[in-house]
Amino acid sequence: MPKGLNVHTEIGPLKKVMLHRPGLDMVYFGDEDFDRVWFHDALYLERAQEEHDRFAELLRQEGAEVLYLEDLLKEALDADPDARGEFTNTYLAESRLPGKEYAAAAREFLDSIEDTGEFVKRVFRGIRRKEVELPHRSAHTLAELDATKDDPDSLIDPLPSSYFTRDAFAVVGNGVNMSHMYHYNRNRETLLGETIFTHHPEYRGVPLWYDRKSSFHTEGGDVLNFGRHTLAVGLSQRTEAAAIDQMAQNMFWGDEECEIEEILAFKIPASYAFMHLDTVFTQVDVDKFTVHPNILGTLKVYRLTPGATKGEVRIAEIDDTLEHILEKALGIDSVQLIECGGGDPVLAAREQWNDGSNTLCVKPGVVCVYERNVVTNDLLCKNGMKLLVVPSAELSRGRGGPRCMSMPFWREEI
Ligand SMILES: NC(=[NH2+])NCCC[C@H](N)C(=O)O
Repeated sequence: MPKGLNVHTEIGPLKKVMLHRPGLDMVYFGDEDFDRVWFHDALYLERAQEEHDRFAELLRQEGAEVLYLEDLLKEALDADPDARGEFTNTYLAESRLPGKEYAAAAREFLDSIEDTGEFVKRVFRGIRRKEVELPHRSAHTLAELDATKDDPDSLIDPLPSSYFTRDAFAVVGNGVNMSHMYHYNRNRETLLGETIFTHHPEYRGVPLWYDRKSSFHTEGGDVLNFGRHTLAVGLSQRTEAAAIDQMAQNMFWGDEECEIEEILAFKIPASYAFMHLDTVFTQVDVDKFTVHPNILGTLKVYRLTPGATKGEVRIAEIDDTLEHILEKALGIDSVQLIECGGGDPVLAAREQWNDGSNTLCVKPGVVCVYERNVVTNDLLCKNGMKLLVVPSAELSRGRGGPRCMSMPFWREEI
């Protein structure tokens, strides 16, 4: 397998994919911390791991090599003597430590971990206050005294959403759209990706189409590869319009050669249930998509293309049906939309809540789905899809499905 990245579609045979197996990142927070760590349930970890292992196994059986985020980060940090120091500086700067003394204590703790693998596990897991030597009492800060929202036991919060490897960056063509996350606790996940694409021997130096330091937020769940030249991006709770403008500038007019010539911005309602474009809409075959019927009425689509002079981007609203827009974008005669929950509004809402429309296609017509979405799955079968069924009692509670839990690094062309 050649080095680097290659993803031009949502459905080309999957050859390499990055996952993160939930671990201790999932343990050290309670219900009062849900909003702060940005994970809204308490999982039964061992069961979640079994489910995740089954997911990985299904992908391997279909011929995909499974890479783990943890291993890639470790390899990146080991590849360059300066990498770990640089990484620690940014990680601490973004961990919302209340005061210099706490930062110093956390740094001492992290620096004392010799083994890079153990260090990486810590990065995901965070640090409890009682684990470090804290400064004397005069180091108390107003933030601590007024700690109405903060967990007094946590020094560095864990990264429980990191098993949604879809979000912190998105592979587009041979490059990467880094994300700037909607919620600050998830933004450190993008640092893991940036470290891989800066230092990892197989992935360093790939072109970056978006900067994690940009002021506008965007997440990988909103980015769908429709073809070598066409990208779909959700304009959603998680991706701002100005972020899509910057992507267009970078892809059409940036210094790095990018093959994207058209960006379709799909505006979906800004809500938690619909957070990304891939929660309402994923491609399952050359001419089939699964969609959440509730978005069909409200969907607005804009087309961004390069203008005639350097730096110019043309923008037009497309006034057409979703089917026609997709047919044109994919260059095919007809597209079929398979409705989540069979179109019944209540069943659609329930199955959508558990990611019934969030499928991962491993080759045309073969898709990974959550076991629990029985109505949608039945419909996909009736429409000729082969289903790879992932047990989902625990994993689904993080509010993301098979697509959210995976980041393709290499897909064959179709
Ligand atoms: N690509 C996705 N739909 N990811 C789901 C992410 C869910 C996660 N709890 C969050 O709110 O950020």
